[in-house]
Amino acid sequence: MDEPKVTGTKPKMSWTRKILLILGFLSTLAAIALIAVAVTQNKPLPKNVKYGIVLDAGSSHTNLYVYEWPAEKENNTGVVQQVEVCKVEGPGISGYSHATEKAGPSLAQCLRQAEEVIPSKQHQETPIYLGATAGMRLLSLENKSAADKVMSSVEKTLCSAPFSFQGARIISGQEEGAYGWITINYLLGNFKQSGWTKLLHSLKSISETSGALDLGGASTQITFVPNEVYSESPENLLYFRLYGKDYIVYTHSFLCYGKDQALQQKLARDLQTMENSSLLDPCFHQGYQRTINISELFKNPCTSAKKKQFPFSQLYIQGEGDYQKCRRSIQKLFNKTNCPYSSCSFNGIYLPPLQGDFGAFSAFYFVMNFLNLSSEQSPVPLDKVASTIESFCARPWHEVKTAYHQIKEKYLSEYCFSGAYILSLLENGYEFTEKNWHRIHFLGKIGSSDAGWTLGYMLNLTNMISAEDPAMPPLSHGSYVGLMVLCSLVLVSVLLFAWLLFHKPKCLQKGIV
Ligand SMILES: Nc1ccn([C@@H]2O[C@H](COP(=O)(O)OP(=O)(O)OP(=O)(O)O)[C@@H](O)[C@H]2O)c(=O)n1
Ligand SMILES: [Ca+2]
Repeated sequence: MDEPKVTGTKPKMSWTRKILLILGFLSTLAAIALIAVAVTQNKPLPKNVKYGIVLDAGSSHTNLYVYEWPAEKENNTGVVQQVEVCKVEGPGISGYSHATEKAGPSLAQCLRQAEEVIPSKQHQETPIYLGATAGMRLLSLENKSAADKVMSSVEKTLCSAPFSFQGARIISGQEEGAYGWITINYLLGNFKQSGWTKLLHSLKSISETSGALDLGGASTQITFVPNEVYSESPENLLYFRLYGKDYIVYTHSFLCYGKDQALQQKLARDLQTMENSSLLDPCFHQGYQRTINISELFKNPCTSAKKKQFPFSQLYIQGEGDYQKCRRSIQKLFNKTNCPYSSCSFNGIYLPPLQGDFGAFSAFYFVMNFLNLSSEQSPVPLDKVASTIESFCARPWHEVKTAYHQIKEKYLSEYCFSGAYILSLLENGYEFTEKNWHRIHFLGKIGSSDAGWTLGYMLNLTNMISAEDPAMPPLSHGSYVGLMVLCSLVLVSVLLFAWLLFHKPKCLQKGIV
């Protein structure tokens, strides 16, 4: 038998092997290129920030808010945040009814502050809006021409600022309620419907939004998504499509039921039964005194119906510090007798059954926070809330003043009344009970942004809330790149393994097979 000849030359590589080798080499190159492209192409772009300004011209004061957001994520939910708030010195713009030309210039200081926060090259493109609320609604009812002059004055000032002026107007109570609801749900991330969260949300059957309770100086708003669609009072219902989901929202704004106007209403009622000019008021601390001009008290539309002739021109208030008596006198502000619907809050206004959690902000928060009753970590039950306010009201004024000397006297003197008023409004007005009290969350800020209507207003006017779900990639940039790298490595390993397999001596290949 012929032995196979051993020659000095290397065995020639077969064509299959050669092709495999080339293929392996090319695949490795492709994988490297794939990784390089994925990393560079998906690198986050440099931060391109946009700004917007909203002035909240409230009844008691004006606040200027500066918001910022990444330009490339404009339509995503939860990307806008407050970067600055400036409190305008002096009263709210409605307080300038006797010197209307001074309303605009009162905003100048805060406008300068906004100029410092926003880079100057972006001033021109930054939209600025002013919305006036219940103080101006009341002034329009009382003296339309003064209200128009105040609005012209603020418009003139805002036009001369270096920003892009988009309008100054009195917003309706319904808008105020709706934008407050949008703000808190946007900030709480309740509209998030993209990526994997969409799946999680669809598994939750309960309503995912939070109701909004806003207490101002002149009006108060309640807004929430009711359990069922009640069409009894269509003027209280709003229809929204936000981020691909439909919402039917109930809202009502009670003009004259902000905490300052509620106090005025209470005093106007107390005056009806008075024989002399001195009033022993259970809602103020013992030892507290205040003088009120009677003609001023009846000037405003919240009290004018109670106007009559009095044999005195001043009202002298003496504090009594009696919480129970104070609650009884406040209760009279809520007329619960006539309800033309299946259920009402008060004054014959429709209110569907309360549903879900509520975020309570503005004066709801200021007052409850002052009284240490706003903690989320250790929520205070309703009976404890009432007893805390009762003890606070019973403290003599000199003691309260010394203990809280850093707090403005106007605010401090009214926390007893305000605490009692808040409980009356929530318990008697909206009929919150011990059972659902824990669903109210007193909140001032969500993240860095104040809870209030301004953010929702700006999101709407800048078209930043999309009706449809923005097409968001289900994976973050990091996970995407990671996954690409992993797949490429697996691909390379498989090819390498295949190549090794074909490279092995025939006997080994046989062994494996
Ligand atoms: N630390 C604070 C700040 C404000 N207030 C009082 O809280 C009330 C409501 O304030 P705000 O929500 O700012 O009301 P406005 O927006 O001015 O009023 P409206 O929304 O009715 O126009 C006012 O009586 C104000 O005096 C308070 O007690 N303590
Ligand atoms: Ca307000």
